[in-house]
Amino acid sequence: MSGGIQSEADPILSVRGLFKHFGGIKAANGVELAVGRREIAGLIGPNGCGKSTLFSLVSGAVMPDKGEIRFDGRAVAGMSAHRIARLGLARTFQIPALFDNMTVTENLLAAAAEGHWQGAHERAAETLSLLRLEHVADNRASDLSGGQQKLLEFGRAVMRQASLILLDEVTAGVHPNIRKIILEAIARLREQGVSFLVIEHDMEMVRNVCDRIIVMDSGRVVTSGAFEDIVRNSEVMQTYLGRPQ
Ligand SMILES: Nc1ncnc2c1ncn2[C@@H]1O[C@H](COP(=O)(O)OP(=O)(O)OP(=O)(O)O)[C@@H](O)[C@H]1O
Repeated sequence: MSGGIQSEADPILSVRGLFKHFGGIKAANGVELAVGRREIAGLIGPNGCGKSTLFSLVSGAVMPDKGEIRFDGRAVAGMSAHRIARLGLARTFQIPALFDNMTVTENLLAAAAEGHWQGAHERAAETLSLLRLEHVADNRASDLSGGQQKLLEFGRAVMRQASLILLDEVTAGVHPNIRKIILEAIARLREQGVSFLVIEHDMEMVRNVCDRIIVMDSGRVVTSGAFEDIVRNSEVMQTYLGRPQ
């Protein structure tokens, strides 16, 4: 996989000199990164290093203090989350953000209604099949298992017809069967042209799925490269990945 080369040539996402302070906390302290088209990039680093903040900045949920964010060739820093989503960027949350009282299908349709409604019913059926959620299509979201809720959260991102999906620990704590469904769906979507930036603490998942790993610490990207190269770098492993798996 030539993700690194692609990301240099024509990235779907590029971030330069991105800063965001919360009081005295430098959550983004000069972030620089790029994600290539059809690339699956893993974002790793210790708790509190700024991974989720980066997602919030890129998706428009939080305004940067300074810096450049280019998504699919457009400068999006400072744009509203709604506008960025309509340009084709979707994000999932660690805790699924679902409509509890709506059914699984209705949750998927609601995601389409926020942006790309065309063919929504067909796409909902495809998404149910992709994520093996057909048998719970008419169940309320609140009645799903935690893993199924993660699948549905992912499905809502798929329904937005995104060209880049930011996944925040989408496989954390889920049953291995559900993890497999998610990994297969990521691979299938990539074949269809979707790029991914994935926050992940599970190194097995990172190794199996990601073309390239981006390592953050203290609000900055400290290195990036192939999984094997990152793992071989014992300093990175100890300093940045030293948390229990
Ligand atoms: N809205 C906020 N207000 C104040 N501080 C914040 C806010 N959001 C994040 N922070 C702080 O910014 C730093 C980075 O947090 P962030 O959640 O981005 O880290 P993370 O790498 O995603 O952590 P984790 O792996 O635990 O999810 C932390 O010190 C956090 O407490």
